[in-house]
Amino acid sequence: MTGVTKLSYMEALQIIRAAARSLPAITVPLGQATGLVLAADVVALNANPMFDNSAMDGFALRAADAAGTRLTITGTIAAGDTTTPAPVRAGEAAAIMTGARVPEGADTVVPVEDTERDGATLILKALIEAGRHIRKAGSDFKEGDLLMPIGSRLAASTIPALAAAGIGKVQVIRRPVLGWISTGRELVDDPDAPLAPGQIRNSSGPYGAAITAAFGCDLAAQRTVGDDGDSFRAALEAMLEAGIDMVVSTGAVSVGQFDFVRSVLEAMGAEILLHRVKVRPGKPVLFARLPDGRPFFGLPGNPASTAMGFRMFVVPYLRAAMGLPAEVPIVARLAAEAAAPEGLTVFLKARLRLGADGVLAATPLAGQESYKIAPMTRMNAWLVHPEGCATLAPGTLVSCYPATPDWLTG
Ligand SMILES: Nc1nc2c(c(=O)[nH]1)N[C@H]1C(S)=C(S)[C@@H](COP(=O)(O)OP(=O)(O)OC[C@H]3O[C@@H](n4cnc5c(N)ncnc54)[C@H](O)[C@@H]3O)O[C@H]1N2
Ligand code: MOO
Repeated sequence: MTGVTKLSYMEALQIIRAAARSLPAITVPLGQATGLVLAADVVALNANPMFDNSAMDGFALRAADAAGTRLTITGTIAAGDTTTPAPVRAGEAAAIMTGARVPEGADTVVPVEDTERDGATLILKALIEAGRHIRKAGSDFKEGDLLMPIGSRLAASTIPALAAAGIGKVQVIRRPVLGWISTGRELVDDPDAPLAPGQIRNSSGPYGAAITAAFGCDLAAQRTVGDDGDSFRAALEAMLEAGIDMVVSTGAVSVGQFDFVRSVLEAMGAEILLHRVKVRPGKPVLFARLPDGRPFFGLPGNPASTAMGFRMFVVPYLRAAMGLPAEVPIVARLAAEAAAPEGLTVFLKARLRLGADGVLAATPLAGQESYKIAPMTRMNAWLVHPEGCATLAPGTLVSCYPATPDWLTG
């Protein structure tokens, strides 16, 4: 690939997803697997419930013993009792607690509220029905049932079923390990250091640490380098040597005299898979395959362009590398007119909120320029203004991508 390209955002995404290298599978304890993607089907090692048990504190008895009958209470069965409870015969009832094993012979549980007790005699106050308040063995899932297929993402809510099924470890796609290089001699990393004229704080470096963590990546190395290709190359080679999966850099990808990222990559023998996409912000974004096949993203330096570049280019790559399908956007109703230049896919800093009618409304925020980051303190989504339409009227349905991960988008 050479020169200036006119790739659309969709074409760029296709290139990125097609180039994604699958990350390896590892086995981890269930407690460490939240947020990760399964690399193998998870099959229940035991049923749930394991045995017929009571859903109520009450009495286990035979439904044929109709209401009004006086029954003999034979004993008490508690959850966790390991000895087999004595069978219940006609005219008998066993006190039973929630979760306790239902004794043989009993076919129903009568809640304690529907009974009266007179010493060892039980009086039933209500009509009773066979099967009531008994949680049958295997009625949630059976041993051997497929609980979660390969490719599913483990959330906190998925853990109880797996833990109940005897799953102590799971095979998952390992977290991506990233390196992050900030370029720019104007950047100061130390938040306490005074700024000399011409210097600015490195705002995208801390963003890199925050956003990679939010997307479940390990940021194994982070460096800031000046505006010379040699320092950049040295930092990049050190990260590759240290075994990271991919490198993200910020700045030095445009057409300035100090924009060396592309030329260094080419000198290293990397294949530039895309450079410049018809998007705003983030137009100068670069994606390359390093000589050993590892991916490299060069995100534009303006801070909002860096944020957009990570969210809309790097995250799709990470999803593909983790075996996840392309992300499905959230659809919201535009709350105010949105204008953007034609011929570009424009990603607008936006705020999503639930309208009074219960429908999600998306408001583009003031301050869309790519150096403006104050609106990012209020944004919770990137709103897509599609290529090929100048103005979107209020009420138009628009696609939005949560600024940080959202399980709704899969
Ligand atoms: N003649 C042209 N100039 C520019 C073009 C163009 O097409 N023709 N594109 C503009 C666009 S769009 C963008 S985006 C920027 C991207 O340029 P670079 O990726 O080369 O970024 P830099 O020049 O290094 O920096 C741009 C800007 O961002 C500030 N910056 C950089 N890194 C950080 C950081 N870690 N924290 C805070 N701020 C950062 C930097 O100081 C610059 O102000 O190029 C335009 N120019
Ligand atoms: O792409 Mo730049 O990010 O428009 O400022």
